[in-house]
Amino acid sequence: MTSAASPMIAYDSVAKSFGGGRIKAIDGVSLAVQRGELLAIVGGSGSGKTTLLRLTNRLIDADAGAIAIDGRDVRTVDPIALRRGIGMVFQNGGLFPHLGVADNIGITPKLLNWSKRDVAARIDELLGLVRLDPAQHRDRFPHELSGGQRQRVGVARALAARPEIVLMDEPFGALDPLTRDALGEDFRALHDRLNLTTVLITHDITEALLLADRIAVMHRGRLLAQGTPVELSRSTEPYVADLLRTPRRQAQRLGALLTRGGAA
Ligand SMILES: Nc1ncnc2c1ncn2[C@@H]1O[C@H](COP(=O)(O)OP(=O)(O)OP(=O)(O)O)[C@@H](O)[C@H]1O
Repeated sequence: MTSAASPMIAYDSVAKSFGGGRIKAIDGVSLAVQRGELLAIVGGSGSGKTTLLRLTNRLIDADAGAIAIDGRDVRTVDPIALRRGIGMVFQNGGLFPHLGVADNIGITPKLLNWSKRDVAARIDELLGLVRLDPAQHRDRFPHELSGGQRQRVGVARALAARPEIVLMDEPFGALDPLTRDALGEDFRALHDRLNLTTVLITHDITEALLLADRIAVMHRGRLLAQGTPVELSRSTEPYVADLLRTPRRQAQRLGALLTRGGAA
């Protein structure tokens, strides 16, 4: 059953431990991601961000609680079918090194038995969507691409079977700041244009503030805070205030510098 009113992804008191219960990776997380929303998950190393994504597409299963996608409990859906409906983007692109760009992008459509012609047309359409010239890029191998180009191909591959949901695990983390910024903005535009629902893990709070509609802050397996950038900026939670201190200070320093420069 799907309903326009239900969130696209709903986590309800989700828990997941490792090491026979010693490591509480996710500790009672409840969170709703609305249709069309871009939600960023921020938090320190080991706070449970990747575990939450892996639970979403059932690479692992929760010990307790429930996750629903479009109103359906993920445990009632075949994991392979579930994953085909969800695009995944990884930090290093996650491309298969022995396959060319076209084959990397066409993997899921081929598995879904699309015709050769439809797959080829989709590959070129996707390359255009992520702003890579199809003629120049479709026959290259991953090692013949820059880091930013690899990530663009990674995004194209994730979108190949027209998923409604995209999960991104530090997708821009390994890129230089300019490329990172450009790719982030391009992805945000794609997200809006294709009406996606996106969950984006990032270590970079500034990136989260600039790209996301809402931000969820994880700390030691728990959801410490969630809200729009403005709501988070008003949080009295010490960890959240700490997180926001650096971008605030940088914005103030830049503002002061540029004002001084302009007045000179
Ligand atoms: N398969 C696993 N087996 C054992 N422990 C695991 C496993 N996966 C994750 N963990 C542990 O669960 C906790 C949360 O890990 P997770 O990868 O979700 O954190 P993260 O917030 O994504 O970290 P990072 O930002 O460093 O990627 C960590 O303590 C991690 O060591």
